Amino acid sequence: MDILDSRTLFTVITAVAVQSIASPIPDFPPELYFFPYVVGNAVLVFFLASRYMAWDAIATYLMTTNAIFLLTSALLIIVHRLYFSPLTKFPGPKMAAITALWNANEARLGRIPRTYKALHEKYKSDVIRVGPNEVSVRNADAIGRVYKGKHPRGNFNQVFNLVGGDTIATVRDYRRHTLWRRVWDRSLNGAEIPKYLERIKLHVDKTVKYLREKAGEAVESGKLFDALVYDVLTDLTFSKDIGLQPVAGQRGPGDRTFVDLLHSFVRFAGVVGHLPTLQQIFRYLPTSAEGRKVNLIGNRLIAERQALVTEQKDFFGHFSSSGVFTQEELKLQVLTVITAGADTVTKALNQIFALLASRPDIQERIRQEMNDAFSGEGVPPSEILRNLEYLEGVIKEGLRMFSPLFRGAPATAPKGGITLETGDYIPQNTQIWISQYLVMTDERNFPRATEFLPERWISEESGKGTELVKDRRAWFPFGNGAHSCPGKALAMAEMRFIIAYMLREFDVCFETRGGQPFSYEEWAADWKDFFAVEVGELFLKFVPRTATGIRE
Ligand code: HEM
Repeated sequence: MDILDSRTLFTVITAVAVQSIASPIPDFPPELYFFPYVVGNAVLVFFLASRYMAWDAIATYLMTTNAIFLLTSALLIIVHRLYFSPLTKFPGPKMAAITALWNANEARLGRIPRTYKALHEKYKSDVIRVGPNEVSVRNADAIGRVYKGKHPRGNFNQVFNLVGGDTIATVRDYRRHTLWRRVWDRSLNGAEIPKYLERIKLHVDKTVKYLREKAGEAVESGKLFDALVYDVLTDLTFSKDIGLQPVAGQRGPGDRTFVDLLHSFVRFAGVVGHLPTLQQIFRYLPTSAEGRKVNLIGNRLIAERQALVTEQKDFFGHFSSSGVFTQEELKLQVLTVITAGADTVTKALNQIFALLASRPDIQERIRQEMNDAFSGEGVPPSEILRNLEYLEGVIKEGLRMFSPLFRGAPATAPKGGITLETGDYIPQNTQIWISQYLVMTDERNFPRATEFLPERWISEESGKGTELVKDRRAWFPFGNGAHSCPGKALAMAEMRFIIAYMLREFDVCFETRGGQPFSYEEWAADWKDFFAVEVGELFLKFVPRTATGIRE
C-alpha cells in the first residue's frame, strides 16, 4: 500500500511537472508528448525488470501508473484550458475551450462559419474562443494585422500535406515559400492570362454548344461548371483535355475518378485539419487506397505530359522549367493547381449564376454594358471585359455574398502576439480564424449585406463608395498577405469571360418544378461549409438568344 501511495504521489507529481513545463502560453501541441511518453515508459519497464519483478506484475504496474498519469494529465489540461489559459479572457463555449473535437464536429456538420457568427452575436464580442488554442475574429481591421508580412500559417493548413509532402499552400518555411511563390506568380501573371483565355474559350465553346443543343432544357448548374472548370484547369496544367464536359447531350467521356477523389480529400481535410494530433497519427499510417489512387493518376498525368512535345506553356511547363522543384515537389504543385483552382472557381460561378438567374434585370444590364463598350463580333476581348465596371461589381458582389472559402484560412499569432484595434491582445501561437463569411456579410462593413447589389462597387452609384461599402478591407475572398491567392487574376479573368460569353448566348433562369417556382432564398440559405462551401443541386435553364440579343 505504501509503495502504491508513493508511486501514485510520484506519478501525480510527474504529471503536474510535465504539464507545467508543457503548458506554455497558450497551449502545447499534444503530439510532442508522444516520444518522451514512450521513452518514459521504456525506462520504467527497464527499471522494474532490473529489480527482478515478474512480467505480469510489471504489466499491472505499468497500466495503473499510466492510468494515474493520464487521468491526472487530462484533469490538469482541462483545468488549465478552462481557468489558466491566456485565452480564458475571450468568451466562447466551454467545450470548445476544452477540446479541439468541438471544432472538428462543427466542421463535420458543415456549419463552422454559421456557428462562429451566432457565437459572436451571442457574446457581443469581436473575438471569441473557438478552441483550446484558437480564436475567431470578426473585424475588418484585424485582416491587415493578422495576415501581415510573413505571418506564420495556422496549423490547420498542414493537413493538406497529407497528400505526400509540402506544397505552396502548406509550406511554412518562408525561404522555400518565397522561392516557390516566385515560380507560381510568374506562371499566373498578367502576361500569361490572355494565352490561357484563348484555351479557356475552346472549352467554353463546348459548354455553349451543349447548352444550345439542350435548347433551354434545365441542367444541373453545379455539375455543368464543375466539368467545364476541371477541363479548363487540367488543360492549363498538363495540356490535356480530360473530357468531363458533356458532348452531344451525353455525360462527358472523361474519367471523373481523379476529381471525385480530390473532392473527398478536401472534405476529409476540412475536419482532420482541426485535429493536429490526428493529423500526426495519419502521417505514420500507410497511405489509404484513395491516396494511392491519386498518386497513381497524378504520376500518369505527369508521365504523359513529360512525353508530350509542345510549344504551349502550361503550369507543368512553367514549374518544371523553373528548375526549382524536385520531381515529387513538382507533382504536388501541379496537384495543388487543380485542388486550389478548380473547386473555387466552380463554386463561385455556380453561386453567381444562381444570383443572375434570380435577377434578369442584372443580366440585361451586363449585356448592355458589353454592347456599349464593344461593337465587334463575339465576346469582348479581355482588356475590355476587365474594364466593365458593372460586370466587375457582379463578380465582386457574388464573391462577397458566397465566397467558396467561407471559413477562411487561419494564421498563427507570431512571436510577441498581436494587439487588435479593439484592444484585444492575442498571445503568440494562437491559431486565429477570420471567417470570410463573418466579415463579408457584416453590416458594419457592407450595409444591406444580404442583398445582391453589384452597384455597391460603383462609386457614383453607391454614394462615392461610402454608403454601401463602409470598409474596403473587408472584401477578401482571395485572402490577404503573403499567402493570398496567386490565382486571383486568372480566376477573375476566367469568370469575367465565362459570364460574358454565357450571357451573350443565353437568358438564364430557374427551372420551375411541377409548376412550383424555385425558391432562390431557400436554396441559397442551405449551404454547408466542408472547407469548400457546398450547396444543393441547382437546376438552371439556359435559353438561347439570337446574335442580335433577342431570344430565339
Ligand atoms: C474564385 C476563385 C478563387 C478563390 C476565391 C481563391 C481563394 C484563395 C484564398 C482565400 C487563398 C488564401 C489561403 C491562405 O491564406 O492560406 C488562396 C490561396 C491559394 N490559391 Fe486561390 N482562390 C481562387 C482561385 C485560384 C486559382 C484559379 C488558382 C490557381 C490556378 C489558385 C491557387 C491558389 C494557391 C496555390 C494558393 C496558396 C498560395 C500560398 O499559400 O502562397 N486559386 N486562394
